[in-house]
Amino acid sequence: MLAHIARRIGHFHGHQISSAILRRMRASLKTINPISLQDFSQPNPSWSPEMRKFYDHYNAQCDTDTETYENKTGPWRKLPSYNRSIKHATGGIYISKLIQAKARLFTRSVNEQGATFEYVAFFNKEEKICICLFQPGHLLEGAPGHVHGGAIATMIDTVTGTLAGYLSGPSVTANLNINYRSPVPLGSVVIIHCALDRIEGRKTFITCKVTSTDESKVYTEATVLFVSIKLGSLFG
Ligand SMILES: CCCCCCCCCCCCCCCC(=O)SCCNC(=O)CCNC(=O)[C@H](O)C(C)(C)COP(=O)(O)OP(=O)(O)OC[C@H]1O[C@@H](n2cnc3c(N)ncnc32)[C@H](O)[C@@H]1OP(=O)(O)O
Repeated sequence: MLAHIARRIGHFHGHQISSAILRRMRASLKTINPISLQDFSQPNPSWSPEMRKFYDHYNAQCDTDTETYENKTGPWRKLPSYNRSIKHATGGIYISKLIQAKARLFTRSVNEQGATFEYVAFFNKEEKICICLFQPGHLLEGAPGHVHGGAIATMIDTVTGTLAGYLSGPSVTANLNINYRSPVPLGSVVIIHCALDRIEGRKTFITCKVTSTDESKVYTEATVLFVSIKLGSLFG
């Protein structure tokens, strides 16, 4: 078990974490609080039939069965979603000595199912793209009956940030440019399509489009710049 954890904290999406951070993380493994990993992107009763239909569609094309973990041959990988990203890297353990223990990933911080951000993302390594099925809940209202622009920006940042992380390792958003084309109805299901535009040194440029599930309607378009960082810079 400890060997597994040590392997996981040594890498971030396949990128090496600095040895100083690793030493501090390993030292604090002595005082860890194990927390069971809950994948918040698994289907739940708040998901509409449409959300479930598209989840099944992409899940059937995944390279690994999400329940049995058997290898398959599909092009997609379903990305798990935890309420603390550091738990992802450490296999379910967060390091309370290093980082504020009560911190939670913004999009996974409300427990009521269906109230805020219901989403699941799939990554296609070959094509360097990510898609996300997003069902915005009633607590995300902006214009009456429609989703707040900040909530849409949050989801775009989250999914493009996830793609940047998988492609370039630890990165932060440096620039997020959004055009809101049409209001998104609360409770609808939309698809967030993200694709790598280019990588220039530390800079990863991602394009993003939010559409209806049949892709006939474009709700939002965005371009996002991520800059790679040393993970240690976040910890001072
Ligand atoms: C641990 C385990 C995780 C596990 C898995 C997690 C999964 C869970 C998924 C959740 C996913 C959430 C994703 C949220 C992601 C955020 O929301 S991050 C939070 C918001 N962003 C921030 O707080 C960033 C604040 N800004 C900064 O820290 C610094 O300004 C930056 C961006 C690191 C750049 O500073 P720097 O390192 O000193 O670099 P600098 O030399 O200034 O710039 C580097 C290059 O970028 C360019 N650049 C920098 N800023 C800009 C800009 N605004 N516009 C244009 N160009 C720029 C520079 O011109 C330069 O270009 P070149 O000269 O190389 O051509």
